[in-house]
Amino acid sequence: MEAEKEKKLSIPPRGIRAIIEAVRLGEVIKPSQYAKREAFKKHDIKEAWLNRVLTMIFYDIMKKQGLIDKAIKDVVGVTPLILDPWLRAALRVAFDVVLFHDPNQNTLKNLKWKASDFISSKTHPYVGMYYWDIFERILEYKPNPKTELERLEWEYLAPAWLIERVRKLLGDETKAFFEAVNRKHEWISIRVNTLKTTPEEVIKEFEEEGVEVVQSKRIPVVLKIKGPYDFDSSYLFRKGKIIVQEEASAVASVILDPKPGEVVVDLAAAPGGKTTHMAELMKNRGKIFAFDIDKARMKRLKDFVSRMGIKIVKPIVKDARKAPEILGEEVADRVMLDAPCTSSGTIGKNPELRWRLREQKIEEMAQLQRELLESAAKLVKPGGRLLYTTCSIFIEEDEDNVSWFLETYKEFRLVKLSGPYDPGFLEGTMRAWPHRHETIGFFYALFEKVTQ
Ligand SMILES: C[S@@+](CC[C@H](N)C(=O)[O-])C[C@H]1O[C@@H](n2cnc3c(N)ncnc32)[C@H](O)[C@@H]1O
Repeated sequence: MEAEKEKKLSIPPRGIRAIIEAVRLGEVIKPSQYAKREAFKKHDIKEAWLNRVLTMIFYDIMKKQGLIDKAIKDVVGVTPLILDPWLRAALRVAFDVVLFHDPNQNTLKNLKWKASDFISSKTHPYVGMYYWDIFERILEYKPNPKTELERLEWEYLAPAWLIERVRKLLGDETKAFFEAVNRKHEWISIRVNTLKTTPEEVIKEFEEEGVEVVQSKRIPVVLKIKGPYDFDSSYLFRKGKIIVQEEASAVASVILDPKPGEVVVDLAAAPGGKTTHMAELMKNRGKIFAFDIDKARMKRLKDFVSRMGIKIVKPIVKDARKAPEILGEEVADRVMLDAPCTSSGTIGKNPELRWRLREQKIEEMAQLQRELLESAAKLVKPGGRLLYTTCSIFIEEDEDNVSWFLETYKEFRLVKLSGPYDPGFLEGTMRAWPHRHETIGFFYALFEKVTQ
C-alpha cells in the first residue's frame, strides 16, 4: 500500500507555482528551457527530484498541448487562447497532471487551492475563483474522440492533418514513427571539433566526468551522451572542442565533402553546425561564405566559429537570394543549401512544434526554398556541387523541389546517394527517419553542375 502511494505523483505548493509560471513564461520566452529555468529559480526549485518531475510535466504539456487545449475547450466552452494567460497556464498544468499522470490527493488539493491562490495573486481574485469553481469538472473529464482519426490524435499525440500526412508517406510505419518521436529523448548528439581534438580524447574526457557516451557508427566524429548535460559549465564546450549537432545534420557536410582550399558558399548557415563542420573537413584552408538573414542566429555562428578556432568563415548577414549579386556567379566549388523549412522532421526534439505548425506553411516554405535553389544554381562553378537538405519530412519541400530543380536547371544532374540512410521517394535522394535511424527526419539531394 505504502509503495503504491509513493509511486503517485507528488508536487508541493511551491512546485505548483513554479510549473504554472514556467508554462506562462514559456509563451513569451524562447527557447522554452530559458522560461523553465527562470521560473524554477524564482520559486527556488533546488531539489533534483522536484526539478526532474516539473521538467517532465513542462515538456509533457508542450507535447500534448493541442489535446490539452481541446480538453480545456470542452470544459470551459471557449478556446484557451482567448483566456487570461495565467488562467490558461494553470488549466494546462491541471489538465496535464489529471489526464496523463497519477497525482496523489495532496497534489490534487494543491492543484485546486494553491493554483487558484497563485493565479488570483497574478491577475484578479475572480480569475482564481473561476479556476477553483471548474476544478471538479477537470477531475471528471474524459476525452471522447468521435472518429478513428481523433482517437489516433490521443494515441500519437499529434494533430489529425499531420497523422494523415505521415500515413501517406509511411503507411504501416506510422505508429513506429510517432512512437519514436514521442519517446523520451535522453541522449544528446554532439560533434567533435577535429581542429582541436579527436573523438577518442573527448570520449575519454566524458568518461572521466562520469558521462555515458557512445560513438556513432555512421559518422565517427558524432558522439551521443546521456543527458542532462550542462553545456554552459562544460570545459569541452567552452573550449570549442564539441558542438551540439544531430547525426543526420553532420551527414550533410560529409556528403558535400568540401576539400581544403576550395570556395564554399553556405546559403542558410546559422547557427553554424554545418559551416563549422565543413571548415573542419577543409582543415581550415580555403573560404566559406556563410549567409543567413537572422542576425541573432548569426551571432551564435560567429561565437562558435571563434571558439572553435576556425579562420576561413566570412559571415554575411543578408538574404541569400541576393548571394549571386554579392559574390558573383559561378564562384563556388561547393554550395550548401540547408534550407529554411517547416522543421517537421524535428518534432521529437521540439515537442510543441507539431501544434504550432500549419499545413499552409508547407507551400510557403517550398516557394522560398525554390528561390534559394535558384540562387544556389547561379553560384555553382561548372563541375561544382550543390547539396540541398531540409529537416522536413514533407514531399513538397523535398522530392518535389528536387524534381522542379532538375526540370528548370538542365545543366544540373543528380548525384545518386547510397547511404548512410535510406533512399528517398525519388531515386538518388536520401532520407533519415526518427524511427529507423534514431535521429531527426532529414532529406538530402546532391547535384553537380555539368561542365559544357
Ligand atoms: C535549417 S536552418 C540552418 C541551420 C544551419 N545550416 C546549421 O547547420 O546550423 C535555416 C536557416 O535559414 C535562415 N534563413 C531563412 N530565410 C533566409 C534567407 N532568405 N536567406 C538566408 N537565410 C535564411 C534562417 O535564419 C535559419 O538560420
